[in-house]
Amino acid sequence: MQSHTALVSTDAELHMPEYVDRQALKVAGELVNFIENEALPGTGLEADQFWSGCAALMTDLAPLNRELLAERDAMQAAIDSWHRQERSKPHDSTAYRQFLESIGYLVPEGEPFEIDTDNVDPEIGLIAAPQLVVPVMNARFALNAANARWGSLYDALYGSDVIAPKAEIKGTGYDEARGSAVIAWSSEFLDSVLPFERGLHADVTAYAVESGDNGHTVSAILADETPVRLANPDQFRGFVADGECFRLLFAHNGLHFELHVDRNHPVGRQSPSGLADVILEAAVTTIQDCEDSVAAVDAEDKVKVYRNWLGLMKGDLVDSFEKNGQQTNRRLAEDRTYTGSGGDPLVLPGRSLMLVRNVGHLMTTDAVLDAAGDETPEGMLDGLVTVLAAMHDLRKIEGIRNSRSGSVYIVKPKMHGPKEVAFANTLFDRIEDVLGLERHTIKMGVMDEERRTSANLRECIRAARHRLIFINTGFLDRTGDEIHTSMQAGPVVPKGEIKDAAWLASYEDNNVDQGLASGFEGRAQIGKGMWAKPDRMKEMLADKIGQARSGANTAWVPSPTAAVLHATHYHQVDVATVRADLRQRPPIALDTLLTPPLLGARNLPDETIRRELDNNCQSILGYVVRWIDQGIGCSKVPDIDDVSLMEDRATLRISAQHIANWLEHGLLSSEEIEEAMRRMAAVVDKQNAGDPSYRPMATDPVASISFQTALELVLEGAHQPNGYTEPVLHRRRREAKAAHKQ
Ligand SMILES: CC(=O)SCCNC(=O)CCNC(=O)[C@H](O)C(C)(C)COP(=O)(O)OP(=O)(O)OC[C@H]1O[C@@H](n2cnc3c(N)ncnc32)[C@H](O)[C@@H]1OP(=O)(O)O
Ligand SMILES: O=CC(=O)O
Ligand SMILES: [Mg+2]
Repeated sequence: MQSHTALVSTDAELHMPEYVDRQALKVAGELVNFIENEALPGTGLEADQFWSGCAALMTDLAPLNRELLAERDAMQAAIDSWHRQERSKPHDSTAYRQFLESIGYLVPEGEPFEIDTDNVDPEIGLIAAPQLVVPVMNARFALNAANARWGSLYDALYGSDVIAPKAEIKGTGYDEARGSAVIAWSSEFLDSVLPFERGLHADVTAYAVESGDNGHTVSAILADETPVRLANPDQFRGFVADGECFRLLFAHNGLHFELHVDRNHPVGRQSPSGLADVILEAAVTTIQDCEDSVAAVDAEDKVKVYRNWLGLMKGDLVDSFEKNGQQTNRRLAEDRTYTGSGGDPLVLPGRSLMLVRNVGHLMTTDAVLDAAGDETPEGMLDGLVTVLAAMHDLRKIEGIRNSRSGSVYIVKPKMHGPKEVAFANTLFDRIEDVLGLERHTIKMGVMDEERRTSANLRECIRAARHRLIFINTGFLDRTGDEIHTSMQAGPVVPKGEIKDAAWLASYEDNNVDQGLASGFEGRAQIGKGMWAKPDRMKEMLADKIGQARSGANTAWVPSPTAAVLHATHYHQVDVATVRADLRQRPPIALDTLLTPPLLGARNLPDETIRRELDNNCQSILGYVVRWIDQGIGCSKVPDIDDVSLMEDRATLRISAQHIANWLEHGLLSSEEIEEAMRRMAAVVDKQNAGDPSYRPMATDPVASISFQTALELVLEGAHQPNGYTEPVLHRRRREAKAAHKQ
C-alpha cells in the first residue's frame, strides 16, 4: 500500500508573499495595497493608525487566542482518556456530567438575564424569514444573494422540482402545462395569504387600484363580474403603475409580496386577470461567508474575499459574465419605490440585509506576521478588515445601504463555550476602538455548532449579551463535533441515523428555549440550519416548515430559489404565535443533549458498513477535489444514491470524522478505506468528465494532491483539532497552488 503522506511539500516550495513592514508587523504586499488603496480611503482613518491598532490587537489578543485553543486540546484529551477508561461499562450519565463539570467543560449557569442589543435592523429583530448563505469569494453568487431579497415565486416553482421533476419540462420553450400548474399552486398560496371577502384568486378576471380621498384601495373582479375586496384591506401597502402594467404590494406576517399584472407578458396574457408573476420578499437576510463555503488559504485569497465584501459595503461591486450567450453585468439592486396605499411614496429595501461570517478562532494566516515572524489569528484579521470595509456602509446616509440602524453584523462560527464567546466580544470591543466606532456597533451572531457551546448556551449568550443578534443551530458542524468529542466512547451509528438520535432534538429545542428565555424577541434571531439538498425543493417545502414551527424566526437556505420557496413557510406559520406556546414547555434534559449517538451492542451488516464507507468517500473526494484543485469551497456533489448534496467544510468534517471513528473502533481498516477511496476516485472522475479544468485522481492517486488530501483527512481524522478539516485542507491547497503554478 502506498503511504498517504507520499506528497508533502516543504514551505520553501510554496508561494510566500512579498512582505512589507507596517508598524511591528510584516504584511503581505497585496493586503497592504488593498487596505491602503481600497479599504481605508473614505473611512477617515490613516494607514498608520490602522496598522498600529492592528499590531496592538495582535500583540494583546493573539496569546489569549492561543490559550483558548490549548484549552480545547486539553479538554479533548481529558474526554478521550475518560472514555477509554469507561468504555467497557454502561454509560453513566451522572458520572459523565460530573466529569465534564470537573474539567470546566460544563460551567454553572448564572442569574437570569436578557440581552440588551440595540440598533438592530428590523430584518433581524422583527421579520421572520429565510436566511441565505453564500460564498463571498464568488462575486457573481454574492451579488445574486444580496439581490435575493425579492424573488419570483413563478420562477422558483417552474424551475425547481416542486411541480414535477425538472426533467419533465417539455420542449425548450415555455411548457404551458407546467406553467398552469405553477399558476394553480400560486393561486392557492394567494388564497391563504391574501384572502378576499369571498371568491378565489383563480377566479379573478381583473385586479384594480381605486383612488379616493383617503388614499388607494385594491379590488378585484371575479368571473361572475362581481367586485370583491380583500378580507383585510390593510394588507394592501402600495403600487406602481406603468401604463397597462402594474405591481401591487401587499404584506402578510411581516413579509411583503407583489402581484405583477401585465396582459402583454407571455404568462399574463394567458391569465384571465393578467397576473404575470408573484414576487415574494424572500432572503430578508444573507450571510456573506468568509468561512466554510470558501477556500481561502493565503493573502491572495484573503484579499479576494475582502475585496468582494468591500464592494458590497461600498455598494459598487459589479461582476461581468456571460449567461445564456448574453453578456451580463450584475450589480446591487436598487431599493423599491411605490406609491403607498395612503398616497405617500413608500420605499422598501431592494437588497437582503447582509451579515458577514468571519472564520473562527482556529486558523492563523500568513497574510500578517507578528513581530516574532509568526502567523497571526485569521479570525482576528477577518474581524478587523471586514468591519473596516463595513465602515463605508456606516458612513452612508443614502443610496445603496446595508444597515440603516448603524450596525455591522458578524457571524462568528465554531466557538467552544462561553470563554471563547467572551474572547470574540473582547476582540470586537478592541476593533471598535481601533476603528473609532461606538461600543457595540459590531453585532455578533453566534453559531451554536460546537457541543461545548450547546451545553453552555445560556452562558455563551450572556458573554455577548450587549451585541448578540443570533444563535443559529449549525447542525452540520455540530454533528462533526458530536462525533469527534466522543471519538473514544465507541463507534457511532451510520451517518443517516445521527440526525434522528436523541441529542439532536434536544440541541435544537434548547437553542429555541434559550433564545426565548434570553429576551431575543425584537432584538435577535433564533436560527436553524441549512437545507443541504439544493435540487430537492419539493422535499424542502414539505420538511423545512418544521423549522418555523419550532419557533425559529430564520433558517438557512442554499440558493435564492430555496429562499423564495422557504419564504412561503413564514406566511403559513406565524412564528410569534408558535413561540407563545413554546414558552410553556419544560427545559430539555442536559443529559440527553450530552448522550452521544453510539452503536452500543448493535452489530452492523458488512453491506451497511461498505455502503456507508463508499458514500462518505464519494462525498469527501467530490468536495475535496474542487477545493484543492480549483479553490471552490462549496459544491454540489452527488451522493451514492445520486442525490446532489451541498457539501462544504462542515459536511466534510462529518464524513471524515465518521470514517475516522469507524477506523478507530475497528469497523474499518486503513486498507479498506484506501481501496474504497480509489474506487470512488474513479466515480468522481467520471462525474467531472465534462469539466476541462478538472484533474483526474484515479489514474495516479499517489500523485494526486486531492486524493492524498482526502485520505489524510480520514486516516488522520481522529487526531485533527476537534475534527476540523481546515489544517489539512489549507496546507494541501497551498501545496496544489504551488504545484499547479509550475
Ligand atoms: C454548514 C454550512 O456552513 S452551510 C453554509 C455554506 N453553504 C453555502 O453557503 C451554500 C451556498 N450555495 C452554493 O454555493 C451553491 O448553491 C451550491 C454550490 C450548493 C450549488 O451551486 P451550483 O451547482 O452552481 O448551483 P446551480 O447551478 O443550481 O445554480 C447556479 C445559479 O444559482 C445561483 N446561486 C446558487 N447558490 C446561490 C447562493 N447561495 N447565493 C446566490 N446565488 C446562488 C448562482 O448565482 C447561479 O445563478 P446565475 O447563473 O444567475 O449567477
Ligand atoms: O455552519 C453551519 C453548520 O451547520 O455547520
Ligand atoms: Mg458550521
